[in-house]
Amino acid sequence: MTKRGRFITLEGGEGVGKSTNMAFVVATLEAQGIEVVSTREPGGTPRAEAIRALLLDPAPEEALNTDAELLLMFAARAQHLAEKIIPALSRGAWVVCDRFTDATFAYQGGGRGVAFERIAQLEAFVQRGLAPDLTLLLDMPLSAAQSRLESRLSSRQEQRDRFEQEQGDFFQAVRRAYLERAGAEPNRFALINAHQPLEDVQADIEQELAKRVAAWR
Ligand SMILES: Nc1ncnc2c1ncn2[C@@H]1O[C@H](COP(=O)(O)OP(=O)(O)O)[C@@H](O)[C@H]1O
Ligand SMILES: Cc1cn([C@H]2C[C@H](O)[C@@H](COP(=O)(O)OP(=O)(O)O)O2)c(=O)[nH]c1=O
Repeated sequence: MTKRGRFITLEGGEGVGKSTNMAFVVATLEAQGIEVVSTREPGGTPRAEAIRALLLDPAPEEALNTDAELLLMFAARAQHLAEKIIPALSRGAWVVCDRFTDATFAYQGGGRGVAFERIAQLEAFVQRGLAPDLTLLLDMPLSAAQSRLESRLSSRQEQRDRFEQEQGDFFQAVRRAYLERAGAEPNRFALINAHQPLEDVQADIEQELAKRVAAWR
């Protein structure tokens, strides 16, 4: 693939404001005349969304095996890359994605305890070197993110999905794994303090985008 567009991902734990800030990132880029494809993982295409439903279903009658969960994440990703992300980047559009493979390292690696090397093998197999150009990691203390999530769940009367049913130490491990990855790849990651009023979070995101977009165009 000759990649021409840029690939931006948003990452972070539950309730840190990824969905809220996706729209802001897309609008900021579109205001500069950039064609943007906005998408999410797991999911992003009809078949990948069907895999997402399997992954998030709390189905009490059968646990989901850890390796099956990991492979389904990458199966959804393979479909999403082939049908949506790669075609968009190839024609020069920019792709903004709510979660990508850093979430697999954080949740399946940090949270579930799968060895990072095993995840890296699947990453190489499925992505063949394709990686985000910029990853905005929204980070905040767990307790504050949990209370945001509680109010979102109750206002939309949503059920907790299979991941949202996990306990605090799972999410601490997820957060730690994200922060480790950001520390190891400081050029790709922009660490955003998500524990601020929304306009301050967005000012920080805008600044990070401005720094890179000018250099890329
Ligand atoms: N900076 C912020 N300050 C206060 N509340 C926020 C902020 N950002 C998002 N929220 C609210 O917190 C909840 C979770 O945000 P959301 O974007 O759905 O998070 P995520 O997609 O990361 O789970 C939503 O109700 C949202 O309106
Ligand atoms: C992309 C991805 C998501 N996930 C999990 C994290 C989320 O709990 C769940 C669904 O993602 P998402 O809808 O982004 O969750 P939320 O908006 O509640 O933050 O899938 C993984 O465990 N591994 C992955 O590779």
